[in-house]
Amino acid sequence: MLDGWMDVHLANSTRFSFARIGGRFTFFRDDESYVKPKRPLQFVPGHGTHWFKTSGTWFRYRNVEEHAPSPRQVTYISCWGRSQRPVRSFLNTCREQYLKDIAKKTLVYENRDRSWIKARARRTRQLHTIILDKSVKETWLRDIEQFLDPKTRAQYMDTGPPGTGKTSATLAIADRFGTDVYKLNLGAGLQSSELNKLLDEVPERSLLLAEDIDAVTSAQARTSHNENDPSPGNTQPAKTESTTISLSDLLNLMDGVASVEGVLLILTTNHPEKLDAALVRPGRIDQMIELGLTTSEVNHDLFHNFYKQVCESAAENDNFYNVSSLAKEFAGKVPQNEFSPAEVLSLFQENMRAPQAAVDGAEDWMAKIRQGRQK
Ligand SMILES: Nc1ncnc2c1ncn2[C@@H]1O[C@H](COP(=O)(O)OP(=O)(O)OP(=O)(O)O)[C@@H](O)[C@H]1O
Repeated sequence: MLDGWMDVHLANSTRFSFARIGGRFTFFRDDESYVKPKRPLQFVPGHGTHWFKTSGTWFRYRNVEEHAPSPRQVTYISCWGRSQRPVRSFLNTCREQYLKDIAKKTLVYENRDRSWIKARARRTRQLHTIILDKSVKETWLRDIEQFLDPKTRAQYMDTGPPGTGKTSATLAIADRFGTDVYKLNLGAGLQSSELNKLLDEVPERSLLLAEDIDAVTSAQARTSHNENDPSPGNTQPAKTESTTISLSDLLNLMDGVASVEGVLLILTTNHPEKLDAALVRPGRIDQMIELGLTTSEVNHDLFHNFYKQVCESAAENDNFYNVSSLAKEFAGKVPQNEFSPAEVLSLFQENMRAPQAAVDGAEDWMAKIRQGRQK
């Protein structure tokens, strides 16, 4: 919150600052088309002490690294005089600014060092931009609407190959219900004893997301395999995975979340066939949602959604593209259940403002993807 204000108001006027590559892509436009996206440089105040004046008061801003009890970045803010009032009023201004800035963003928290930290504020993803088969979307939405009732709880499992929208759909749901996302990273040394603490700290009406949960079961399977495998080739230490969480920890987590009202748990996996039956039994998972490869309907809708605006603005300039008939032609060319939405979108991104070229290039694009898979 304070850093946000400083980045905007102070970074360009301090004697020294840090430059970082901005988090957001900016499209620079040349005469004809959009050129490759570039990230802008962002400046933030450097370490040390900076003075600045706002609303008639001089403030001292000190940004230091402290090493005890653990390494962290600490910011001190103070002003001349005996009253705290200017500092409090300044902090309120920063907070108002911050709330305004995040109004159109979804906050994503991640677990690090035994606690949740705000990892990023992502631009909201709206549900209508997630293209799914209508039947899947309707069933899912109807069910998830119940989550609006603060007394309910729900646990979903999104399954599907990479690039079918599991993560994006979760962010869109968070936007739909105005919740923050708590993304639980199950790997990287997370200890089972930390899970309960993390769960306790998830506020009501939040979305808890755990991705790629098949890794948990397979990690455990690997561990037991190693323990029981006396073959000379088995050089893996049997307990390597014991620092990460186990299947029973995951089941405890799910049962724990089930007892917290108003927390929506979404698990994702690319390999539903690898999941332990205990994970997906009724009562633990309320609904399995399959986000599969594209159907004809999805290919059509992806095209329509992507090129609708381009076609409309082309029509204003007397170039006529009929988006509906191009979308139909495209859907007719692409076989069902072979490509992921992310793969289809990669073709459109290569032909950003050229819907006809996307239709004409569909065969070459399919051949390229198929070739890539064979490697
Ligand atoms: N059904 C969809 N509708 C619209 N966009 C989609 C859809 N599926 C994927 N995308 C786009 O494709 C990209 C990858 O999607 P996403 O990360 O959500 O997939 P995923 O299933 O979570 O993949 P992974 O299993 O690799 O994590 C994103 O830019 C997303 O916007």
